[in-house]
Amino acid sequence: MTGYNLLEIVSSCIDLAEQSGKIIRDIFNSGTLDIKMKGEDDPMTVADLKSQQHIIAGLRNHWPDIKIVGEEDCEVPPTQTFPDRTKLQKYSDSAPKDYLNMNKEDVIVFIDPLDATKEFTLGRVHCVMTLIGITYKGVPVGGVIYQPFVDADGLPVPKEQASQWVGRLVWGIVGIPVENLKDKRAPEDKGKVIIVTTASHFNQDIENSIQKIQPDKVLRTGGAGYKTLMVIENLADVYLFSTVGTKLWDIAAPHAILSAVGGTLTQPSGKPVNYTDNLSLVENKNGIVVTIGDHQKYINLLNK
Ligand SMILES: Nc1ncnc2c1ncn2[C@@H]1O[C@H](COP(=O)(O)OS(=O)(=O)O)[C@@H](OP(=O)(O)O)[C@H]1O
Ligand SMILES: [Mg+2]
Ligand SMILES: [Mg+2]
Ligand SMILES: [Mg+2]
Repeated sequence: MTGYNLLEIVSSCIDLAEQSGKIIRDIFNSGTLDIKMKGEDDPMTVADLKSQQHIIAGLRNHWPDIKIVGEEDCEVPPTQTFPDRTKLQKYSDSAPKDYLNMNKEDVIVFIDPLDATKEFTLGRVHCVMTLIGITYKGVPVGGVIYQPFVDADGLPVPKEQASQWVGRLVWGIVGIPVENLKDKRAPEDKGKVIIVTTASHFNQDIENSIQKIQPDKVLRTGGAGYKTLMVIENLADVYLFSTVGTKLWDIAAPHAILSAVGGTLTQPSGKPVNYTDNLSLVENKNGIVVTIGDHQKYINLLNK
């Protein structure tokens, strides 16, 4: 075989995301985040940097030429980390055959080394995640997310009980059932329409879009990955961010897992997102809409 094997890449990303989660926890516990502002309302910490460097160096040790789009602009010192490529071998017979020998030119790895940085700097760490998404021919096909600051069920744990931060991993490949997910909808919320949107980057565009849907409830929390996971686990019907702000690395990994469980992510117009390594096109300029149920119903409401 001359192409890339998605099972080997996702297996390696599982190792690297877990290791990055430990790096992020250790830096948070050290108390020295070394915050720099990349733009207005757009912080980066030393944890974002170290996490991305670790992931890219590990991937490069196995696949020196693989296309990678990472959020942070940084040098990557070499490491001796050779992540385990064999963890998912047992899916070789059940995985879509196309994904076992992917044309190299058509594969891109999107890395968000630390999603919800603003919340991280404010100590609201439950929504922090490492996100690694793999796209093939412009479509997310594999995703790995790791939550460093939760318990094994993905529940938030306050920093006073930091020893319970064991972390949680979720990985998905389109065509393979996703493990380790739950339907978390509370009984009293059954039948309600719940929207989740940003905690830190709210604006009038988002408010106007929410009004078009007339939900029963609006939740606000940090992180594109965390909000998409809330939709995946049925804590919300719609993740709405109908404005510029998120980038392809924020959504590639959770989008792959969402697709694997039958959910949908598009632009608010209903048009698909095109995953590209052209850096002038990495912004989701028109925003995103993420659903687990009747996607078209919400697109119609947003565009009436
Ligand atoms: N206005 C604006 N400016 C810069 N960046 C923005 C903006 N809105 C959303 N984002 C990006 O979307 C990611 C999730 O944003 P959220 O608002 O949900 O969360 S958070 O504020 O970062 O906690 C978050 O990803 P990370 O940078 O990985 O934290 C932000 O990059
Ligand atoms: Mg950022
Ligand atoms: Mg992000
Ligand atoms: Mg980030």
